[in-house]
Amino acid sequence: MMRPISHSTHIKFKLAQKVMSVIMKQTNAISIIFSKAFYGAFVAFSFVILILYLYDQYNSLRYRLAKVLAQRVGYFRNDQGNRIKELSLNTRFLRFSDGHEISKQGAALADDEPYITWNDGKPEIVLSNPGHVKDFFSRQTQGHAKPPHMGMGPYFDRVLGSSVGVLNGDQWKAMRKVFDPNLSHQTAMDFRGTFSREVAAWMKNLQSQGSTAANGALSPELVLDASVTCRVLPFKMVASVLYGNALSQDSFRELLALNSLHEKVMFNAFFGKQERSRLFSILPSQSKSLMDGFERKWRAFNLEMIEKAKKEGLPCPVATMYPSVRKGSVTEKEFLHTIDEILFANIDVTSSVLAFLLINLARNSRAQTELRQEIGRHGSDPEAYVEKTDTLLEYACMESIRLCPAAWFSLPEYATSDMMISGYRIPSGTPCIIDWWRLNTQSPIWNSVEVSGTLFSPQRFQKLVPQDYRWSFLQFGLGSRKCIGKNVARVMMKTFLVMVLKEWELQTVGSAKDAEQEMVDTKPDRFTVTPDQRLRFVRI
Ligand code: HEM
Repeated sequence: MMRPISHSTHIKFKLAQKVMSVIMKQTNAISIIFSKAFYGAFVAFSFVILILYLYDQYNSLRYRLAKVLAQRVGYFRNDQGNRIKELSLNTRFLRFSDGHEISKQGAALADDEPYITWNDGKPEIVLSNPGHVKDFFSRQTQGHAKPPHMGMGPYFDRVLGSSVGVLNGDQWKAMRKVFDPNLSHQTAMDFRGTFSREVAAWMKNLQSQGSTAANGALSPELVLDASVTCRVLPFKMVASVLYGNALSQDSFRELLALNSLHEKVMFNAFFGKQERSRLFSILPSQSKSLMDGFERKWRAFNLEMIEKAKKEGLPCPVATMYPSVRKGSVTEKEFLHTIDEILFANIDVTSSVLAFLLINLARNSRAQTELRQEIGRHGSDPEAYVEKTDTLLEYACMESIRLCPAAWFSLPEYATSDMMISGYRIPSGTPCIIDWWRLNTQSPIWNSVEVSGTLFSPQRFQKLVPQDYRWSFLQFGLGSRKCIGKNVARVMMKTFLVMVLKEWELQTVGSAKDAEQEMVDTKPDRFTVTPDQRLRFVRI
């Protein structure tokens, strides 16, 4: 039998029903509001995506249209009305991964004339001989500037877009004023002792990589990949120049970890397809979180080093330069991007340059023997020897960079006035890049009856004065934008060579034995020209 519902239970039931209906009504209202808000947000988000997508498309269309219009009014043509040749390829990635191939295609297409190549949607002019280079950098061409983010897109912009190599005008001058004194010739010479210690430690470590004989004796020879072997050494040397005595073993380990992160970021910046899009750069993605992580850690690392140097009274150039940020002459972002450029972005350049030095000497045993003999003759005053500029040592460094440049093509630069290049009218603002290998090897100054431009022959510099190769040699930069680290690089290279050649004889391993062979194999996944070559180090 059912129990009758009591009055109080009935009231409770009614009350609960009321509460439930109020809750339901409110929930309904909330869900309507929520779904409307959600819908609104969705529409707004889609709209932003559409605008950004159209903006990306517009940018590439705009440049193509601008080029066609410019041609109509006589630009990109010579006096006879002939159009400049066009390599109808987007070489945005290929110039790094297959630069030598692109160089050959350009030569086949345009022979000795400048030509257009495409950097995503933008036309760029490729210069390849001393005449083009002179026309571009001569006084008639007024100001010069670097394009925003070097034409590499928004992802690159976040990592290096405010570095000294990308800045222009007063910002560039302010940054050079801060960094130049800390990278002067004298500073570089003062670091010679540190560099010697680092090379000595590196050589000791090399030995530990080689097999030891059963009796524990050191192995008389080692076989190593040149670019892998030379990777960390220049990084350590440049880090010492930047952080001075504040650089402990622990902080260097931190830098190495940051460098691994930076390598991934740089890979995305140079080779990432989506990373070129402004749209992609704001959406959550793996590469964005990599970048966010790197930015955060890089800033924290530098602030910690500055704080440590201050607290412990340690000489540390980065800490000495940092007040320029507080005074406002440079921004914190510019400062951090510039240290990044000097340290991380440069590791590929400097390590390849050291590796090529070893390879070129290994491939040319006569040059190696002569240089070793010269080193022997200067044993009593190594400092004076490194400082001298009329030595085989100096010429070997120059010759190696000439023959094996750090990149296949230089980074873009444009003139702020119209130019005539090899008779072609080029509008102001058009980025120009130099085919680095062709300029450095094919110019008539490098090719004589006795010696060709593709042969490693340091002695060729004995007969030349700098004026002779002013427009034929891209080493540390042409025009006003010169390498900020050229003094450090020179002392580093020379100290390295002197110490290595005293202890080891270098030989190539594998096929690249022919000294006249154009170029050793290179690794395609780097933005610099990175040799893919093993070497045999034979103890002297
Ligand atoms: C032997 C190795 C090196 C070579 C062949 C080299 C080559 C160059 C070249 C050709 C440029 C001019 C790029 C342009 O057209 O804008 C340049 C710029 C630069 N280099 Fe080097 N470099 C070397 C080592 C170094 C080192 C060791 C450092 C740092 C200590 C460094 C830091 C820079 C910076 C920051 C710039 C931009 C300068 C500016 O635009 O004001 N480089 N380098």
